[in-house]
Amino acid sequence: MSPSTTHLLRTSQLILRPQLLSPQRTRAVRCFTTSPPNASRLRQPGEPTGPNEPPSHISAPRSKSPLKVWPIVAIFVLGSFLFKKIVDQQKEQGAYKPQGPANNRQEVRSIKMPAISNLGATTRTSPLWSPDKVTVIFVLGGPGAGKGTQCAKIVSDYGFKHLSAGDLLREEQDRPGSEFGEMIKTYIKEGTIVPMEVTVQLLENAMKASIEGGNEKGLFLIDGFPRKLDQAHAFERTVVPSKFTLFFDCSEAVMEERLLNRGKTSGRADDNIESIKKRFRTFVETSMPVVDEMESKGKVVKINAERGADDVYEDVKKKFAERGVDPVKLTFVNTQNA
Ligand SMILES: Nc1ncnc2c1ncn2[C@@H]1O[C@H](COP(=O)(O)OP(=O)(O)OP(=O)(O)O)[C@@H](O)[C@H]1O
Ligand SMILES: O=c1ccn([C@@H]2O[C@H](COP(=O)(O)O)[C@@H](O)[C@H]2O)c(=O)[nH]1
Repeated sequence: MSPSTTHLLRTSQLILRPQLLSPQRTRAVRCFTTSPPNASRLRQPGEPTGPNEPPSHISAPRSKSPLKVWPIVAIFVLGSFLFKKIVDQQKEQGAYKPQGPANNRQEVRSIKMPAISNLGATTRTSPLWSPDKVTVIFVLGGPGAGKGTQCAKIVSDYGFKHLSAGDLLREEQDRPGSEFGEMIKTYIKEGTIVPMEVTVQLLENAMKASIEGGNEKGLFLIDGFPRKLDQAHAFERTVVPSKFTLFFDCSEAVMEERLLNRGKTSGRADDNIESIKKRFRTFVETSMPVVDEMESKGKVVKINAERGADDVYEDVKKKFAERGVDPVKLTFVNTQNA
């Protein structure tokens, strides 16, 4: 029995001890429990209740019927147990606060949320890396603006490691045994933003692996991130401050056409008109404030993304040069005379 149960038992026994009841009530209890049905006269106060009982003024008898106490004790114990269970359950669910457009919240809430608050990256108080050692360029733009297409070109000329937040989330979603898989799946289908603890942790893990695997210069293009202000703040506070944000500006009509085209072969669960509309809305409501904040700090490089992919890339190279980002110098080794 737990200490709290013992305490409850003691408390309820104390409350029910006859000497603590009102005199009127005490008398009624005694009469009911001790008087034989054929008693010829009423007992006098203090008179022993039976041949083996002491007079009541010598010591107060405990309730003679434990059956009367136990149901109350049992209700107390059961009640406390149920109350504790409900509180624990609410605590577990309360660690997570669903976000995103109101019309998506109902569905997102119905999923059991894993204990994402246990993820460590976003709890640090200072950045893991200095911007002198690790260079991060965020790549933003609406869905289908051409971020991935441009990142592939930049990687081959500039030696950056390309990390797509969406790809990392899809990978985690498909990883057997992932406690976040179901949650990520719903967010992606609804076009809403996965809680930043998960995404920042995935990015940090991928960056560490890349640096350990030979990306000694620590050059990263982080594509499709940060999609929300809390992500931007958490990443820059705990991982590394970004150099700037490359923003691909494109109209919804053009992006929609591109995405529907891509949807014919991509196999992505969100390349359909319903998800595309939701993603557009999330982009305007949630991601544009990130671009606006970065712009207010002079950290946005804006590119018109409505032209052909090669023309867009020419602009990227020009703007990179203006920001002091140079292509990697390829060294050709003559192997003929070696
Ligand atoms: N400048 C362009 N002109 C025409 N088509 C393009 C251009 N850039 C990319 N595309 C095509 O548009 C589609 C979306 O491009 P991409 O995957 O690069 O966009 P994204 O911004 O990374 O999208 P998402 O955010 O959904 O991942 C692809 O099919 C791609 O081939
Ligand atoms: O930081 C992020 C990035 C992405 N998501 C979710 O993934 C999908 C797909 O992202 P793409 O960049 O288009 O591949 C996006 O709609 C979000 O649902 C995210 O939650 N957080």
